Amino acid sequence: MRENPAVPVIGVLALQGDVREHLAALRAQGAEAVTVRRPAELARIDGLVVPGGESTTMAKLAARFELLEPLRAAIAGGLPAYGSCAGMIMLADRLLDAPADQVTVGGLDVTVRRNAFGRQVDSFESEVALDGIAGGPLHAVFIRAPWVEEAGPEVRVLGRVVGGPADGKIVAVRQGHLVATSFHPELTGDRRVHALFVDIVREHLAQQAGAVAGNERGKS
Ligand SMILES: NC(=O)CC[C@H](N)C(=O)O
Repeated sequence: MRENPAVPVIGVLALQGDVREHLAALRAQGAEAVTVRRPAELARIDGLVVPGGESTTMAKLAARFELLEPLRAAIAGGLPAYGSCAGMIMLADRLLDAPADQVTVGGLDVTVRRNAFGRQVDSFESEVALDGIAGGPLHAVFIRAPWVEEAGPEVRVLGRVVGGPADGKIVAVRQGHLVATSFHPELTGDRRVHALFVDIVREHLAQQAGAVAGNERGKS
């Protein structure tokens, strides 16, 4: 439990990928941002970011560092998490176009297709409007990005590609305390996705504090 829910502690899974950029973006939103490499480090965080990078490598390292089960347990236990690009893949329950032995942390009831945009458009930029984020579309940077092929009934679609060959493809989702984007907001100066995630973490902390206060009252 945090003493000051106004300053949540948010971990960035630091096995591989663009960790530094997420740390900076989270700090800019008033969070205390720390790296996570060991299971014990999960105990002190209020939220987790899984960065972009290479999900096959990240998954192998997570298994080797004995982080997979602790991550699954933390997320099943309600730890808010945000995944960008490879992070979206890591949070997905099901994968397409992945090696047969690629494991994920899971939690999001989605089927995610890796490298979905194809070779010609390995990397591209586009404006994407996100449901729940005010102030106009975000400038989204896609790098060998996945998309969400299928989303379960509890999943809220936050954003889709507009125009071009991938028109209508789902690139941002939320399911309760879990958020994922196909693109990399940590690589642009636009901090609105990180702000949304820090808000989710703050709300979660406030709810926990309320539940603890309720329990204390129940005891007396
Ligand atoms: N920029 C990224 O995170 C790319 C994701 C990568 N293509 C993967 O499958 O993990």
